[in-house]
Amino acid sequence: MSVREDLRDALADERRVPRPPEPAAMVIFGASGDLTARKLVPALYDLAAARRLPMGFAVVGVSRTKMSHEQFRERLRGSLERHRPQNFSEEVWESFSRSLFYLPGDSRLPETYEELRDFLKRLDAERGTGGNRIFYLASSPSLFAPTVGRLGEAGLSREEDGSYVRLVVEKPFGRDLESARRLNADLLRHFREDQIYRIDHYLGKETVQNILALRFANGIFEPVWNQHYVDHVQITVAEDIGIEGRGAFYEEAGALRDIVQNHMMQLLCLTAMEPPVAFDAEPVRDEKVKVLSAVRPLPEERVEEVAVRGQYGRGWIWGEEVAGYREEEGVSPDSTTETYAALKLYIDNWRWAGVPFYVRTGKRLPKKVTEIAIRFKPTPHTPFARAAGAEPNVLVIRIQPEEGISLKIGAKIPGAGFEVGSVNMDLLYGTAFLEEVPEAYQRLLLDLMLGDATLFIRADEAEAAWSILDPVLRAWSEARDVPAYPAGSWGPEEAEELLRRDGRRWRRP
Ligand SMILES: NC(=O)C1=CN([C@@H]2O[C@H](COP(=O)(O)OP(=O)(O)OC[C@H]3O[C@@H](n4cnc5c(N)ncnc54)[C@H](OP(=O)(O)O)[C@@H]3O)[C@@H](O)[C@H]2O)C=CC1
Ligand SMILES: O=C1O[C@H](COP(=O)(O)O)[C@@H](O)[C@H](O)[C@H]1O
Repeated sequence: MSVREDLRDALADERRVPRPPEPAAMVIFGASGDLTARKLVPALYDLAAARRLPMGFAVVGVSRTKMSHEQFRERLRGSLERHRPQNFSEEVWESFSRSLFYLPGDSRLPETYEELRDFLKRLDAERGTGGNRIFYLASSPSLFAPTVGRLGEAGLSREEDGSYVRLVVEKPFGRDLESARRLNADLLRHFREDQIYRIDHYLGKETVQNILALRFANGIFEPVWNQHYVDHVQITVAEDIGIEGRGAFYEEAGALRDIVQNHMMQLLCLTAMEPPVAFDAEPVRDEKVKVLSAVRPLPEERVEEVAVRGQYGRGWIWGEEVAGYREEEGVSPDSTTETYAALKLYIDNWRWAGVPFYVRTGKRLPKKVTEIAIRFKPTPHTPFARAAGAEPNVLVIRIQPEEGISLKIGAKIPGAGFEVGSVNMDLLYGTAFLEEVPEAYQRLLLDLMLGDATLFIRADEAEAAWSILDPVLRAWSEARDVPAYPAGSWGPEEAEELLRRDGRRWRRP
């Protein structure tokens, strides 16, 4: 191999393996909670196993439960062993666990922050965390603003001597446009926008990022990715699980707030946006905001024409009988919270004029599947007979499971005569590359430490997503009846009708 080739390969490797993050202390508010144990600490552990954490790194957990550092570590070890026994290594844990610390405290009280400030200073001196701080809001959303207020008052949001301070905000980001605006204003009182990382774990999924690669790293899709060729788009986030013991949370949220406002709006943006000039935070987020701003406002007084909701009743999933939503723990017996939502959206811009985007999500549907299906227009004329069930081209981007891409094309059915049927060309993402696919939180936490906000939500983006849904939220808050659907079905009959009116039907993924 020539020196020139050696150099080329070394540069390519450098681009693929990002630079290591700077030393830092990550403070997690809500450290005794579910998210910390199931997602955040396992993701940090995976980064440690992959040697992606800096030498001077520490986690400081904060919540009210009284625990010592050692008890905190034992609790997290138990969770790692329980949830991912195959990934657990005693050696990695031994060194990683030494970077875990715990500080009992109420995040509403100023004294918690005095103790925290002193503790962080000690970590800088003893563990080499370098004065860099990440504050992760993983407690209940009602504590987001008060916690940020206290951080600001304690001077902990201020950056000193070339060090950074970053703030991570979990979902849900508000519960409507007004509360999201208020929350943004509360955060921006103490942190600059470029210090704030609003998280949506869908953006950490490799297959979600792959939407951009598919669209903008291939020349063949872009020319047909518009209203000249696309008949309509269907985005589905279906779950077979119910609310998994989160009744109190879900009663306040519902499908629209829990999934549509964040994950589905992100999928919509990545599918519909214009090519960004660079894969950097501002250009990517500018393009997403343009899509959200171009979504035609939904008419509050005629919401039923464009939006359908539903609530699951008793039914069968994978051969097992399951309870209805109103029978779940923490749910009111006359609850009107939606566990299913479907919308018809238009993006009024040059590329998408007149193309409907149908989006749907639901709990207790027949299977877990997230996909984006681009349905192309039929050919203007066909000289062949079409077999029953033959369809125009459909490009399906499968986000999960069986991650990959499938293109439905017309092909001659073997034999005498000339009849055309539909066949699928499938690419399975998992078999195409040898690399292990990182968990969404692993990717996002690494980007956060590297200061790359491309896969995080900007303030105006969160508000633009809420402003699309606000009319539906208002209309649904007044309606008394929610159409029921049996668990294990594809949702209420009204959702079928939404597409039937347009001469279309939902896919059965
Ligand atoms: N769990 C998940 O899979 C996901 C969660 N999220 C979001 O993450 C956040 C946390 O969710 P989750 O972990 O499930 O919630 P939990 O109810 O499991 O945890 C809440 C945490 O907040 C702490 N807490 C509550 N009040 C205070 C207080 N006054 N001061 C300090 N700590 C307090 C609790 O600890 P203590 O009682 O000891 O004080 C606990 O550690 C929420 O915003 C949620 O929407 C987002 C995506 C997925
Ligand atoms: O944010 C949430 O997402 C999960 C679904 O995430 P996925 O990665 O499993 O697709 C959903 O179950 C939960 O209700 C919601 O809060």
